[in-house]
Amino acid sequence: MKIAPSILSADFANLQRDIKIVEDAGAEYLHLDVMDGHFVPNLSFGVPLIKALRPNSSLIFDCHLMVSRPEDYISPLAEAGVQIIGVHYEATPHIYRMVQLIHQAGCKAEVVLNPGTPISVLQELLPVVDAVLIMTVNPGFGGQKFIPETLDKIAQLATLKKAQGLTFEIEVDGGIDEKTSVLCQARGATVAVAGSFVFESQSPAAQVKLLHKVTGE
Ligand SMILES: O=C(CO)[C@H](O)[C@H](O)COP(=O)(O)O
Ligand SMILES: [Fe+2]
Repeated sequence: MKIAPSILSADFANLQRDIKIVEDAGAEYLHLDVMDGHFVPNLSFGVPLIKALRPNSSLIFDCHLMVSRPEDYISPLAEAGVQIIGVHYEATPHIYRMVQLIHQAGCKAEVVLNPGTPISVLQELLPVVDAVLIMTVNPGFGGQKFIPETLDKIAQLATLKKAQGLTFEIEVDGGIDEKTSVLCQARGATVAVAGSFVFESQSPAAQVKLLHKVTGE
């Protein structure tokens, strides 16, 4: 699997250092959780921070928007150098338009589903998205326990992907560790987001390498 460390659990006073550690350890993406304190009951960081981090890393910046007005963030994120923008299905009545706006901004479009939202809502979107992010915890906070019922959703999505001959990435986010990543991969997930498992450890580099090892890359 591709590994996407989430800086939500990194040392905010030493972000540049922590990002370099996971980049040197072979991570493919950097997962950026933007929260507005409205769509989710927590605040994190926004575009200015992402813009400041961009020149110091070659990682693919993958932004997970947990905000109530995602349309306001798409152009600023693209201008800040983010390559993948993820919008929650639950955050907008106009998810198809969000995908179009993301593509018009020159980025890859990812649709994100909360644990309680079924895969069936993606039917019309699957041919046009570059990635689907399945939340494996409720969004808003790092360090939560993986919800096992989400495994079946990953399998359902992977079945649709195969049946339709599509190539979008299947990302999983929340409670990912050396065990849950393997369970998700077995159902068809291709990208593992991991925050606390990577950064709340003695060696974030060793954790990235361990996730690659157990998921066969
Ligand atoms: O989107 C998120 C929270 O809403 C984070 O990406 C996710 O929770 C990562 O943290 P952890 O790996 O510690 O669960
Ligand atoms: Fe996230």
